[in-house]
Amino acid sequence: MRIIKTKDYNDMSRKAANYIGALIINKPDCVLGLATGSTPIGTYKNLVAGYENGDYDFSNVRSVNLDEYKGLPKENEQSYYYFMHDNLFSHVNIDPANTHLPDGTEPDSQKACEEYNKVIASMGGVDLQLLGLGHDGHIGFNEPNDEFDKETHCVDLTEMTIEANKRFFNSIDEVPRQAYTMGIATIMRAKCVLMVVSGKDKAEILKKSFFGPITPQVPASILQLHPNFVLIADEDALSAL
Ligand SMILES: N[C@@H]1[C@@H](O)[C@H](O)[C@@H](COP(=O)(O)O)O[C@@H]1O
Repeated sequence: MRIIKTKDYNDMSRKAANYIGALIINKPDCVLGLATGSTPIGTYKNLVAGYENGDYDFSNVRSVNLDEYKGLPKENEQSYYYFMHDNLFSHVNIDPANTHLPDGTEPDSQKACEEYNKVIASMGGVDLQLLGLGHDGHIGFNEPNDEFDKETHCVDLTEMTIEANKRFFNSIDEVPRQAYTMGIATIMRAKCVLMVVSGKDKAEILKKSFFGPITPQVPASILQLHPNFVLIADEDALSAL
C-alpha cells in the first residue's frame, strides 16, 4: 500500500487526476473502473480540464462503474448514470458505447448482476479502479458483512449509508434501499486500485480500514492485500494516524 498525503481536497483531486491521466497517456485504450460519491468529483473536474487542454484523449478509453442504485431511472439526477454523465462523460470525448454501469432499472436482481458480470468479463480486466471510502468502510456498495461478497450482487444499504446519502435527495424516504454493486473479488482483480479520501469525518474509518484487522466487517480493509493499492488522502483524512 502506498499513501500519498495531500494538503487538502483540491491537492488530492489534482494528484488523483494526474495519476489517472498518466495511465490514459500511457495506455489510450485503458479500462477505468469509476466511482461516484462526492469525493471523486474534484478528480473528474481535473480530468475534464486535462481533456480540455489537450493532455488526455478519452476516445479509446473504456469504463465500468462500481455501482448503481436499484430502481432509479437513468434520468433521475441521483442515479449514478446521471452522475457520471454530469461529472465526466458529457465533458470529454469518451464514446458512450464504451461506458458501463449496472442497470438500475432492471428489477430482476439476478439478471442485472449476471449481465454486469458479463460486461466486466468482456472488458478483459480493469487497469485502474478508482474508489471512495464509505463511512462504514464500504467500497462501491459493498457494505459490512460476515463475508466478502465476490462478484456483482444486489445489496441492502445500511442505515449509515442511507443516512449519509440522504443529503443528495429531497428526503430520506427517497433514498433507494438497495443497489447493484461490483463485488470485492472484481475490485481486487484490478491491476491498480486508487482510493481518494478527504476530510476529518473519514479519519477514523481510514485508520480502521488500513491499519486495523482485515475483516468483511470493514470491506475496504481487504485492500491491504492488494499488490498495487494507492491511497491519495488529505491531511484531515490522515489525521487519526
Ligand atoms: N456508492 C458510493 C461509494 O462508492 C462512495 O465511495 C461512498 C462515499 O461517498 P462520499 O465520497 O460522498 O463520502 O458513497 C456511496 O455510497
